[in-house]
Amino acid sequence: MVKIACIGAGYVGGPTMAMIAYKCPDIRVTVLDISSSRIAAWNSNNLPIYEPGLMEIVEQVRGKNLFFSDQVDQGIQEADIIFVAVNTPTKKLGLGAGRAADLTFWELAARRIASVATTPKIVVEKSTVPIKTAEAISSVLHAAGKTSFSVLSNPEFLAEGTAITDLTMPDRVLIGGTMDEKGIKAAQALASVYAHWVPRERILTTNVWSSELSKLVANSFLAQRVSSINAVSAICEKSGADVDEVARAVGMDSRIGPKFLKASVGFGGSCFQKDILNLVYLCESMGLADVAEYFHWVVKMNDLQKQKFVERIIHGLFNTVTSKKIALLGFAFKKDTGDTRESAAIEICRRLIEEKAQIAIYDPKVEHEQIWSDLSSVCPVELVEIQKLVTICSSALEACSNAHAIAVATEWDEFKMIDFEKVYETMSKPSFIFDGRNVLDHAALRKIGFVVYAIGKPLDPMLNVV
Ligand SMILES: NC(=O)C1=CN([C@@H]2O[C@H](COP(=O)(O)OP(=O)(O)OC[C@H]3O[C@@H](n4cnc5c(N)ncnc54)[C@H](O)[C@@H]3O)[C@@H](O)[C@H]2O)C=CC1
Ligand SMILES: O=C(O)[C@H]1O[C@H](OP(=O)(O)OP(=O)(O)OC[C@H]2O[C@@H](n3ccc(=O)[nH]c3=O)[C@H](O)[C@@H]2O)[C@H](O)[C@@H](O)[C@@H]1O
Repeated sequence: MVKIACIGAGYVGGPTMAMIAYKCPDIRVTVLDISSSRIAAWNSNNLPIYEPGLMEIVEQVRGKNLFFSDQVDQGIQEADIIFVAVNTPTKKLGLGAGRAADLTFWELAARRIASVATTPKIVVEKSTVPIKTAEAISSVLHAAGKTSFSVLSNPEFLAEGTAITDLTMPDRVLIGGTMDEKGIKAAQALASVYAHWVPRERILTTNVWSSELSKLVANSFLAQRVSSINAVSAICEKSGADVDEVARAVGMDSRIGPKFLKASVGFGGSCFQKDILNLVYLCESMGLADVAEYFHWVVKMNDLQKQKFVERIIHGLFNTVTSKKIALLGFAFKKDTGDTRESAAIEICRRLIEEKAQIAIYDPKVEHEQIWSDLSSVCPVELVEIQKLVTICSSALEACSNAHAIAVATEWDEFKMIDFEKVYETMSKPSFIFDGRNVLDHAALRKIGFVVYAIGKPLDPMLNVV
């Protein structure tokens, strides 16, 4: 029986390994993590991440051919193929701070493999890493005498909220390896795992560097589309055009396509910004300053989009939000996840806290502790001070009642079902809605009496002052 281990039981390691175990009953899969509490959660009925459909799959295979363990060394020793899906955040300090990827966790994992493995392994780079990481890891392994080990790049393209569908029917599986006999054999072994359910023509093999670069480029292109449509939303607001109509008309061109053209308060998530900055750093270190600047604008546009949204709220509420109650609907970076990493909601709150607004937050999936931790990390005041201004509510109605304004930061479907007539009765007048996701029925809201701001849509007269 082939044995697979995965170092890193996070948003990627957990779901990808669950899918491999589910689709390959003949393979034994063990997911490893240094965090014992995370492993305990994976072994419980309260998984550490929320992902639609994940629990159902885990329940079918956990204890049969899927195992979660904090015994990292033992897991490494037993496996034939070792995926590494540890976090690779943006460096906070030192050379390349604010741009380069922090590869500390990756290198620690690789060194652990080098020191405890006793039989040949195929090491699979699942985390998103800069080009040449596989080469560096090979050097670490070879220096430890592990010359028979192979290192492959196999970036992950799943999106949170749709991970199970993405893993079940991936657009492609990308495997990068060295073009020598050992590399080709390793790539074939990994391809045969995916071939249990992915059509062969969707399994691409490339050289290692193309594979590593493709992941950064894919995320940069996706984010670039969001920043492009957000840039267009600013033109729409000035001109009276409607961004959804423009996106539809443009997206019907088969060369452009309709996806990733939804204007928003700004993209979030743990990877878009991180991976673009990583690409920017790579370009700069290669002396490609102009290429770096080109990609950097994708992130700068996104920062501006978040700022513009908050400023709309402040200007709309007659240039002061001090002591006004603002209901913030949604805290996750997108719907169907409890993940808040780089969520636009965090920046919105930071600015509103600075203005001393009273914020009432509601999100159906984000843990309260996570919200407090996110706000503490961006506000330069003690948590008790933040808690004087922010409350976390257990329903949208509770958050909205008696508010001066409602701001939508995440496109949760349940927000479309809110009884806005009932909400309106309780709110201060004029009552404002700032729809940062364009998910609400704006015509119906205006009929009730709301002053509505929607991204990239013609402005209500009361808001058309800036
Ligand atoms: N979150 C996502 O949707 C996607 C993430 N990626 C990439 O996948 C990688 C992982 O991302 P996430 O799963 O979101 O991260 P995460 O932070 O959710 O999980 C990483 C896990 O690795 C563990 N870990 C770190 N060092 C370790 C070590 N030496 N030994 C054992 N465990 C260790 C941590 O405790 C943590 O549980 C990143 O490079 C990311 O860019 C790629 C595609 C999608
Ligand atoms: O490397 C990663 O981590 C992953 O990053 C993204 O996945 P994810 O961040 O989970 O979610 P997306 O659906 O891409 O959304 C990212 C952000 O862009 C926003 N977005 C997306 C699409 C759109 O049209 N408009 C828009 O504002 C979303 O609301 C969200 O805040 C990519 O879609 C995945 O392919 C990739 O594997």
